[in-house]
Amino acid sequence: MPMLSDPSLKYLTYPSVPFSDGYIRQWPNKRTTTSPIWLSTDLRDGNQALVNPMSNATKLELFSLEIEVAYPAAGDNEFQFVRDLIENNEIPDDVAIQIITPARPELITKSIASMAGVKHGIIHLYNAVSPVFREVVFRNTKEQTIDLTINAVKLVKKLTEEETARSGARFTLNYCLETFSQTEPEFAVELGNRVLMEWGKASLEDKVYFNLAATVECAPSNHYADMVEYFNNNINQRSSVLLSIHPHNDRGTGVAATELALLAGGDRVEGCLLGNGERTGNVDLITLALNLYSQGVSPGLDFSNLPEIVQVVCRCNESAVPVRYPYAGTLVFSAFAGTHQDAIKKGLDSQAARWEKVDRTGEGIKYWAMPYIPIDPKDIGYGYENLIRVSSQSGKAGTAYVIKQTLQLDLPRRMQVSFYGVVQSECENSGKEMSTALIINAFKQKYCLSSKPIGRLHLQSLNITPLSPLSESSSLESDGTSTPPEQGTNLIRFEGHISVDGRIRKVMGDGKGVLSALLDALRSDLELEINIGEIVYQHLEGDSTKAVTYLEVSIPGSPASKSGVGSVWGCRAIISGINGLVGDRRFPRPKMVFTPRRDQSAQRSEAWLRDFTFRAGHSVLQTPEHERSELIAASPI
Ligand SMILES: CC(=O)SCCNC(=O)CCNC(=O)[C@H](O)C(C)(C)COP(=O)(O)OP(=O)(O)OC[C@H]1O[C@@H](n2cnc3c(N)ncnc32)[C@H](O)[C@@H]1OP(=O)(O)O
Ligand SMILES: CC(C)C(=O)C(=O)O
Repeated sequence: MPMLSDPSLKYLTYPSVPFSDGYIRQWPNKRTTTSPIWLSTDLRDGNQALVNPMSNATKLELFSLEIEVAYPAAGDNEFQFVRDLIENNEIPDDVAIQIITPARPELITKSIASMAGVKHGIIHLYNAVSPVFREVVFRNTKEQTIDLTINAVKLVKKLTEEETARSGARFTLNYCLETFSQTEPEFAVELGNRVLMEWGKASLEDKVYFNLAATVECAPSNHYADMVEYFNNNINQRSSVLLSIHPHNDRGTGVAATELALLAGGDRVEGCLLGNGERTGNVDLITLALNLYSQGVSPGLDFSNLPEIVQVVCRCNESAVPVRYPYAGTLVFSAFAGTHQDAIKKGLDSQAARWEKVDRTGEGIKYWAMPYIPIDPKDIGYGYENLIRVSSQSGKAGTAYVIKQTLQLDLPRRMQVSFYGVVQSECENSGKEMSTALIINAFKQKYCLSSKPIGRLHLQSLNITPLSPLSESSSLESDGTSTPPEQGTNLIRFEGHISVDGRIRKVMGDGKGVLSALLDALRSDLELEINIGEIVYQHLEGDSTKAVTYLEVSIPGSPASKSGVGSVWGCRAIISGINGLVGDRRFPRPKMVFTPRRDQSAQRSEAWLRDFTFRAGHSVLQTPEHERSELIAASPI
């Protein structure tokens, strides 16, 4: 049958809550500033909904997290589970276990028998009270419903008092108005007041709990909040009463309903981890707790190891968590979309600066303010490694983030744009995400970052000799990763071996600065005329002596340029950029002459390669040949 054009002919709307005229609802103006009392019903409401209910051993695995433990009248296993908990002293002193029973005398008797010897037990007594249940399931009038309830409360009172006399056990009554949210509000209050009267001993220290169940979620969350506020306002002895909220998720708004119901007077929440439970499940305690946490309210529950908790819960429930599930899904802390990634990358950078300032000055707090990421994944056991995942929907910022996270390289904007083009076309061709490993590999390929030759040119070794004393601010470290001596102030000699299309060339050149000297060597020995554009130096994090150079190279007369990246005072960056130029057919291939034009330079290079002497100012750093070669070879950038 198709959907109806007028569904009002089939589905009745929810009734209004009878607040008096002019009544101003309190809950919309409130804020939750403390955590509720939590009752996990995974072992009962969660368990009763499983295709294969848990074995007692599995229940025990979850028990460390739980407290509503069973429906003891359901069968021997359930009964025995409660007995085992009590007899084997599995229940910590500060934990009250709750069991549930329907309002049927023989089942109440069996259920309370299961609790013999408990320290603190909560008897959860339930019967459905809404019109449709009264009429269809019980065929009871309102009065008969009250009688059924009161008789059950009487029996619970009698049996628990007998057990208290026997063992000293303490009992709390949790009376559940099953289907409360579909019940006439005045009738719910009347029933609640009759229960209070019958129990007769509710006090500030020993409260009676009322479970206001949204057994089936049938209306918007504001209606449930109104229902709870009405009950909260009208139930007698409010200070001796605790309101327990038990929402289900049929409309997909169980979390919202709970949050509003807490504003409306709820004190306690009954739910399941990851929202297991009948049909669409009970409200999810993890989402609720972490929603509170994200507002700066401690939930009193520790989910620092959420991935592990998710694994245990899924194993015990034989279920899986959707990838988009709040907090617990595998994709909830990942951004694929370019503009999201850009915002997250900027957010991380600006937050790092803000937090560093707090550390430095001792002023302010390290608050979390991150575009698209409501809580710090690290607080609940995740890292940042999956924050950004790259697909054809990603942009330059996302790719740059992956490079920075993995290689510590903070690419200049123009290089981000240029490398992003590589990633974008790769993703579009494959139609798939590009993993970090693939991105790094593509980056190394594009910029020839390898100790082995990738491009047509490869810097095999080099020797730098200052021909005039170095200025104060310049330094030459033996591994060549420091910032190059200031361009234009020092006369430098560059001598090195460059493999060109697999053949080793010895080159030598002089210039004011290392890069100028290398350009001179390329010009004079390889007939390769190169211009350098924008240059950016970056010290690598955690090691101020290590620097990397980004630069742009072009062929004189051609407007197009290529980016290069590398260390060794920028020499590798020049070779990296040149490989981009000479390897790309769109550019005119520069003329390369492979015969050294200066024979003496070859002899000098051989001599330098023998003793590898670095002269920096007046100090002489001598590095054995094999160590120096290793240093350069081990530094792919
Ligand atoms: C909303 C909830 O989640 S409530 C919890 C639900 N959980 C479960 O049902 C799991 C455990 N249940 C069981 O193992 C079984 O249902 C048992 C052992 C408790 C009872 O089994 P049975 O005696 O065969 O009864 P059955 O399961 O068919 O229940 C239907 C009967 O219970 C009555 N009933 C249902 N709820 C209640 C209640 N809260 N109080 C009193 N009677 C109730 C029904 O009216 C019906 O009575 P009828 O047979 O006179 O028409
Ligand atoms: C019986 C109550 C507690 C229940 O599980 C529900 O209403 O969903």
